Amino acid sequence: MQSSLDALKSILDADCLLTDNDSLQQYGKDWTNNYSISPLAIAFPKTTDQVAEIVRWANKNQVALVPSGGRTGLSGGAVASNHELVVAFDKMNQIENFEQSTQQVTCQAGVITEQLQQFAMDNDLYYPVDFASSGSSQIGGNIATNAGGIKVIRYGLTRDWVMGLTVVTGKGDILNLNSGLIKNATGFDLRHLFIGSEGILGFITEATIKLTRQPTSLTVLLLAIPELEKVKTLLNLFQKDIELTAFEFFSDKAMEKVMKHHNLPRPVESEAPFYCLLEFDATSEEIIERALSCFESGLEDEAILNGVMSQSQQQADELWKYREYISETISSRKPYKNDIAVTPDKVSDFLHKVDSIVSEHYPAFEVIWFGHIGDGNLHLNILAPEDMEYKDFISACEKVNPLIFSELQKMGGSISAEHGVGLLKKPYLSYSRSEQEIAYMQGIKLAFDPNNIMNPGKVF
Ligand SMILES: O=C(O)CC[C@@H](O)C(=O)O
Ligand SMILES: [Zn+2]
Repeated sequence: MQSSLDALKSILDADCLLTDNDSLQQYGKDWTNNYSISPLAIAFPKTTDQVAEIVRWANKNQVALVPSGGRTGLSGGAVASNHELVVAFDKMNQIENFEQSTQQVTCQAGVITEQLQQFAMDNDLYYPVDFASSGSSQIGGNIATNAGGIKVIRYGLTRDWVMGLTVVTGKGDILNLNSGLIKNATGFDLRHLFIGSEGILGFITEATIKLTRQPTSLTVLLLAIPELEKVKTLLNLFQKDIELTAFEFFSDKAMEKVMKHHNLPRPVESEAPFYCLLEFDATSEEIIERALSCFESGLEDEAILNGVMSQSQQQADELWKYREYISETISSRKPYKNDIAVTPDKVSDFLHKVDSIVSEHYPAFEVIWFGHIGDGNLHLNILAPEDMEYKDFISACEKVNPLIFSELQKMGGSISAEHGVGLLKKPYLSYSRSEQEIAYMQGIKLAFDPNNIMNPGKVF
């Protein structure tokens, strides 16, 4: 193995191959809990050609490769447990080209989401895909998981912003896919196969991303709501009259924990079982009037207990904290995570079913609900009782999973709305995808990666 690692060194620039234990532990995992970490080494390519050479080296030496971006994944997609070579994109972090006329920017895969957002701002434009981890997550990883986040209701998923990709397939071929074209009717759009493929077909090395006009005055409404059934009423009410840029929710438990952990005041008068956070672009006085009149109607319909509306960008940012801090606030409890989707009309039914399943089987478990309810995407985080062994907790959660996912299957839902399948959800893929579909996906993998080098063991 040493001689093949030496061959790898000759592909990479000096100091771009690490084998020390700290680096192996750091780069061999993402934010997912509970997997053993055991990579062979960490490679830091700087160019697409170097990535292609690494893939050819891996095929020759039968070494599996695991891609590593910002490592903010929550499904174990970037975990290396079996002596894989980790390919980290940290040194491929250049914004390479910007075309004003098309508002398209081409960047390397390791560009951090926030870096792209800032670049857009500097050019009076906007990259709207956003989430709490945007300070660490990389564009390549976002594309490989088709990341969603908090603005999907208005701006769609990462997929909707990708105009072109450069990828290295599992055979070591470099493909330029779509190259920024708006119209291109020349057969399969392979770009879309790579978006959301979690690195199992090949690695994304560059992306051309479309930017858009900046919102002018993002305004936040934080509403206390008496019961989840009212979410449907609120969605109808507000969406009829204004274009929402976000429609999020969280439970009182989530709110309490964030307030305590970050020493924040209660933002709305009354306590309520659930809170909704709505955002819209107040481009005119008239839109604010319309939002206020929706709010009044919500109070009259008893869909809202009370609420608060931001009067400045700073206040809007303050209100977002109650939602955006949840994941980080509970992370020290190592929650068991589910990231599920149903159509928005089924959300409250589904949530109540899951609550009763968990409380029937494990009454001592604490359930924290939050998520992108306007998209039907719920984050179900289960916390272990303080006195329970972690491994017993995980196996209890795994026992309850089939019950939850059977309900989800009946509703035609998804076991992973935006976090991907990775290792964590792999055992449950058949609740969302038929056997035939999985077989077709396996066939596609074989075409791009015949030697099963690229992120093997993930997804299926
Ligand atoms: O931690 C989670 O379960 C969700 C993380 C992220 O997708 C969010 O929406 O905050
Ligand atoms: Zn989310």
